[in-house]
Amino acid sequence: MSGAAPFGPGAARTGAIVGDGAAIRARFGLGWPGFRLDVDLALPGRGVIALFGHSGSGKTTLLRCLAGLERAADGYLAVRGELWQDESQRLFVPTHRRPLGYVFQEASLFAHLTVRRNLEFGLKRVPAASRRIPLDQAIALLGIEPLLARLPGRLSGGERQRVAIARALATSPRLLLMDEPLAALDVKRKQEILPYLERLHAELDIPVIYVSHAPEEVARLADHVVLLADGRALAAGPIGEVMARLDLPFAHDEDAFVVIDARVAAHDDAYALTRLEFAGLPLWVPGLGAPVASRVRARVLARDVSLALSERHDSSILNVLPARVVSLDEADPGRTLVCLDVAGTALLARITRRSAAQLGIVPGRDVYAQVKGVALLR
Ligand SMILES: Nc1ncnc2c1ncn2[C@@H]1O[C@H](COP(=O)(O)OP(=O)(O)OP(=O)(O)O)[C@@H](O)[C@H]1O
Repeated sequence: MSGAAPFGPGAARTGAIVGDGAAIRARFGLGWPGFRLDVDLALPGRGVIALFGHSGSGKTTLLRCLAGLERAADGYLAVRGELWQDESQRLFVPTHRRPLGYVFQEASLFAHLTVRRNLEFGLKRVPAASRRIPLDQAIALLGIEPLLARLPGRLSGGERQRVAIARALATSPRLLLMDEPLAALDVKRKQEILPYLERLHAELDIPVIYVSHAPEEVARLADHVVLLADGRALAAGPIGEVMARLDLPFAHDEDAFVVIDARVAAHDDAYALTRLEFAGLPLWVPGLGAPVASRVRARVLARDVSLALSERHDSSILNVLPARVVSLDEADPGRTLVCLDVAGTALLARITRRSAAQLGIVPGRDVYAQVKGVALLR
């Protein structure tokens, strides 16, 4: 996160283990007239890390620094123990020698080569010994077997993007950078491609840095969020925590939500319901096909959570969770935004200011959160 502890003495060269060997450490300062990127990040070395922020906040510039396409004069970058840049030692691994995949908004495939040839072309620069993801696995993961003989001109936008992602994966990157890979697609194509991205997440141990300004994509895919504004990291952390912070813009969005990682605990076939569990608490959702013990991700909108002082048993609301009020935001004259702690998981509730006053909602108060709706994301 921004402002993380300084790096230790960087005596290591490329390939040497630096730091804890599991994380990504990135520090870049660079600018142009009117813009300066200044970040110092400690990111997890696995899962999907979303770079989120308004247009012009510096997301692409940060991605380009990670790729080595921009060189910050004081830059430092270690990816899971491998040093890619350390200007204190004048160390800078050029882009073509970094084991990374880069997927852009629009797939740049060679128009005169079939999909298979495009994939094979991407592999040329990777020595056989470094190929950890067989081409066939990349093809299967993205479901592009039926497209292999086609020319890119005969693919839909979503198919082209799947080919571009498979091409990046087949190079066995140690880091996958994705710059708004779904931005050029319409809603239907986006929906088609998201499950493939989720599969990558579930099946490959490659950290993905994913630029997006679509909260729904971030909610579905990201484990960790870095919120950028004016070239600085305003916040960074697990998605469940960052989305619930009242000092950040997310929580003030009309569609503000939190993300809860849960586990399928049981199915109630008689009522077509499924009981999820998170932090030892039950969360009932409409019956799911997912097997017991599988992991799911749920989204709860702030406006779908109301508060009560007692555990009501005369209500139709299925999910009533014991919670403690952490903080309030009363900037809106009519509505109060409440951040709650539910057994260690953050939840947001948006209630009227009148209700907040009548119930005496103050930080530290024990309440019951009535959750009217839960959407499953994966
Ligand atoms: N090579 C460059 N020379 C000068 N200014 C640049 C250069 N590249 C980017 N900028 C400026 O730096 C700022 C950050 O750009 P960047 O593309 O990183 O933002 P972003 O958050 O990715 O935006 P978007 O969501 O619109 O893609 C912008 O003001 C942009 O105009």
